[in-house]
Amino acid sequence: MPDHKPLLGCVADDFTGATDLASMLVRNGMRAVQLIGVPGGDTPVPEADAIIVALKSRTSPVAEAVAQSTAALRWLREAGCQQFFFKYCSTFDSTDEGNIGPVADALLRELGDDFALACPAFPANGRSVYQGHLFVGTRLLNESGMEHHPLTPMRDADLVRVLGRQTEGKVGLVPTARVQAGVAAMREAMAALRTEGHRYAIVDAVSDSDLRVIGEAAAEHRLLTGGSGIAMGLPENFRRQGLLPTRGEAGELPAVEGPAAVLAGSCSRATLAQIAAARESLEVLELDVLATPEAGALTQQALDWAATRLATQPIVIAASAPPEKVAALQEKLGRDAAGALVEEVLAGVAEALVGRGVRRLVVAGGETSGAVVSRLGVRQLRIGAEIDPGVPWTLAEGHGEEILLALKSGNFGGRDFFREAFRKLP
Ligand SMILES: Nc1ncnc2c1ncn2[C@@H]1O[C@H](COP(=O)(O)OP(=O)(O)OP(=O)(O)O)[C@@H](O)[C@H]1O
Ligand SMILES: O=C(O)[C@@H](O)C(=O)CO
Repeated sequence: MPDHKPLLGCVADDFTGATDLASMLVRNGMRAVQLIGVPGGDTPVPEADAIIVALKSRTSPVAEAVAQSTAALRWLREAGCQQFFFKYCSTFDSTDEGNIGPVADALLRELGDDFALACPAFPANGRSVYQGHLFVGTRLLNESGMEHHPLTPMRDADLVRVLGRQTEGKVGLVPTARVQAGVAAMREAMAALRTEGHRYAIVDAVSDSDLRVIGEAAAEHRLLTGGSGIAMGLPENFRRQGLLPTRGEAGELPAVEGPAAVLAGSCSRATLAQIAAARESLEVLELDVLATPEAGALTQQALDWAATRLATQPIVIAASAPPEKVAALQEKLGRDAAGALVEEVLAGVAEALVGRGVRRLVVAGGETSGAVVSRLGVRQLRIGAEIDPGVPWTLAEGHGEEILLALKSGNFGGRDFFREAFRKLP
């Protein structure tokens, strides 16, 4: 057993989500380390207060997502963690089959527990939950652009219903009024739902103060499920118990020299706008995947284009496309094959760019980040300062070379994110 024990063990269903959560914990005074993939039995337990295992399980077959998540949880328990967190997307990305419901069910079973809250709210990034309905900015989830997501189109904003379709457990609601009545009222509301036989409580949250109430009310929960927002209040629970010293924000990373690049595979509205903005100040290549649906040719095209530009300035290579183009490619190849083709191309480009000396890399999109980080053979990420809420610079460890990576969730970041990222390098 390790002589230092982590407190919080987290399983994230994608890589950008994992850095988002790690960043939230770091900002609130926990030392956090992100591990890539299910750790093996011989993986040393990092010296950290929180460990986040990043999986690429959001869109994998249900059985695979359940098996990997359960294996990650077992490792985290063995490492000594006391409380557990299942991190999914702040836009609740999933399908009627899963994977949020089945994975949460399996984690509860593994912990011998029968109740967990579910809350994807992240007001700093415009995600709020009101009367169980998820809003992105001022729009309901199903009118936010997420209804066009290439892999997990979200066509229902009622999370009680959405989660209800993914689990045989009963799903209830803790509404805003209960949350805003404070920690004791919220605990009562959750206890009542549990007594009535509910397995999950969707919890409303529209502000950071709601998130802190939720964090405190769940201090004794073995498992929390949600976006990074509800992790905001967790470090304080451990401090209150005397288990966590008061620390300032952690997160100093070394400067790393070398050419810089952005690889974008997210087709979210935010990423599409960021690519458009990047055209004003950076060199941008937009791959036409529909015209050339062939991985080798697209990769070569990107590398030829990059060759003459890389030495002088940050470059942006994007496969991202608006909904009608995504739909056309999916019609041609099938949904999963279309996604896999683009991921293969961007992972191949990343590998070749790093081979050519790139050491500062921004990747847009969770699935895309999963493909890139896995191809680079990165095992662990140290978390640095945030560029925008939920998107920190990180230092990739285990690759051999030091590489700075920023894994941007599709919908996160301001319009000028790509330029800002290189202005805010460690
Ligand atoms: N032109 C395209 N046509 C079809 N699919 C595409 C195209 N470009 C990218 N994709 C696929 O769309 C998916 C986008 O998912 P990804 O998780 O990377 O972004 P996101 O969902 O916006 O980000 P996040 O998960 O961080 O919110 C990937 O599988 C990617 O390969
Ligand atoms: O919660 C979010 O929106 C992000 O951390 C994420 O999971 C994107 O894939």
